[in-house]
Amino acid sequence: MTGPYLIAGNWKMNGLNSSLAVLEETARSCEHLNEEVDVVVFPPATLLAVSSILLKDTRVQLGGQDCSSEVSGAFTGEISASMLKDAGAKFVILGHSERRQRHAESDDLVRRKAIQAVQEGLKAVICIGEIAQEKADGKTLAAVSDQILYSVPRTSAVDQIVIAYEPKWAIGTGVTPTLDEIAVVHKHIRVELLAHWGESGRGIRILYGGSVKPSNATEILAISEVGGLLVGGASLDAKQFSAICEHGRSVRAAA
Ligand SMILES: O=C(CO)COP(=O)(O)O
Repeated sequence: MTGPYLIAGNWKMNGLNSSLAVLEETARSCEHLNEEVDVVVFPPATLLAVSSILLKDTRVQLGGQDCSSEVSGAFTGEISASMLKDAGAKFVILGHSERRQRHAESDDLVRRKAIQAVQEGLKAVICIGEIAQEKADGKTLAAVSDQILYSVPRTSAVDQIVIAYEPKWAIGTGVTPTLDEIAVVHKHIRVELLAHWGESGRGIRILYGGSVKPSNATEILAISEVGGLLVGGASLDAKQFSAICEHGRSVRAAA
């Protein structure tokens, strides 16, 4: 797809005030990027507000790693979409496989969270992807279709929806699908988006995530329906993350 790549760094449950230097270095290294790449980092919620001051007037945008499906009220420990926005977030990750698995988040809950996020003007990065058993059973495409059907709200605000394809078995393992496998799944996701949204489904960005490193970023980004990357471990290292962003710039510039 055309338009800038979205290179996203999910810090997961990592990051203290002492880690803000990583953000500053990332912002410095991304200064030269222009319309080829959009960069967003998802630090823990505790660092959002201070990060937003730090990243003001830089190329690096911010996102939260989750939000509540509720607007406000007696939901101890939860963070609403409006709180994320208030702290400086423009994006939010929803339905990450770690939350689907460890916190038993259902497709329906993810969909309701995404509705809140979109209503607050955030871009919802909705994660989908098969688990190892589904892959072994040849059910990857069916799993992905179901997640699109049940966890992505049918909003007309397609520019606020981003899909991240992250096969669970590829996360943090150093193992990735083959380039052909990524291409097949991304193409399938596009077909599903077109089926549900019509032509406007073409504008929904589809990211790949799972063991992305500087060494494999270029070849993954070159796959036609890959609109960016969701990076975990490598985003904690400013040099690796900015190298991935730089690969995005080169691939786009060469296209
Ligand atoms: O889960 C991920 C990003 O959301 C991917 O994590 P890794 O890049 O560490 O495999």
